[in-house]
Amino acid sequence: MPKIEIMPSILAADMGNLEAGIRLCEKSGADQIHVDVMDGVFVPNISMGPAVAAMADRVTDLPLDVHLMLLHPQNHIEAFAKAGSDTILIHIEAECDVEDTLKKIRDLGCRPGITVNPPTPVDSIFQTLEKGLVEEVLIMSVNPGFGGQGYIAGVESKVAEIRRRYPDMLISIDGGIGAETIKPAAAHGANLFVAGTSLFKAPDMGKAVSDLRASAETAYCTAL
Ligand SMILES: O=C(CO)[C@H](O)[C@H](O)COP(=O)(O)O
Repeated sequence: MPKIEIMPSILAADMGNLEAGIRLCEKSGADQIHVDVMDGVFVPNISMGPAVAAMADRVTDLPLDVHLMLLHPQNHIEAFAKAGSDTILIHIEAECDVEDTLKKIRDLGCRPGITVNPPTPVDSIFQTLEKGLVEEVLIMSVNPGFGGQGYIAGVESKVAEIRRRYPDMLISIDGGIGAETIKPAAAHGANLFVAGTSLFKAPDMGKAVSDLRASAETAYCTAL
C-alpha cells in the first residue's frame, strides 16, 4: 500500500491568523500543507499568492503541495518555486504548454503535478504521464474555486484508472473530503487526501487527521 497522507488545505483556515492555522496542521500530524492558489480567471475566486507560500515555508517544515488554479501558470511557477514549494500542480485545462511547464517545474527543483477538473476526461493527462513528466496526479472532486463544497461522487473512476495504469503514482483527491467521502476515494486508489473544511471545522484537528488517515488505510486495504 502506498503511504496515505493527509494534506490540510489552508484555504479553510482563519485568514486573520494563518500562521496559527499552519502550526495547528503541523501539530495535528498532517503530512503536507496544501496551498490553493486562485487567480479569479481560471476559477471565479482569488485566494493567495507566493508571499503566502513563503510564509508557510517559514513557519513549518512540512512539505508544501501548491495547487495553481491559474489560467497562465507558466508565468508564476518560478515565484512559487522560490517561495519554497515542494510540489507544484498545474491544471491540464490551463492555457499553457503543459508539457513545457511541467518540465520547467522540475528544472526549478520542485515535483511537477497535474490536476484534472471534474468534467475533464482522465485520458487528457495520459500523454504527460507516459512521458514521465508528472509525479503527482490531483483529481478534483469539486469544481475548483471554493472550499466547503460537496464531493462529486463518481470521480473515483478516474482515480482507479490512473492507479491501474500507474501503480506507483502519487494520486491525490481534493474537494469535499471528510469522514465518509474519503472511503470511496481511498478504495479506488487515492493515497493523498486534501481536506479543508472537515479539518479546520473539527473540534480537534489532531483527532480528525488520525481518523481520516485510519479510514483511508482501512478502505485502501479492503479494496485490495
Ligand atoms: O481546491 C480547492 C477548491 O478549489 C480546495 O482545496 C478544496 O475545495 C478543499 O476544500 P474543502 O475540503 O473545504 O472542500
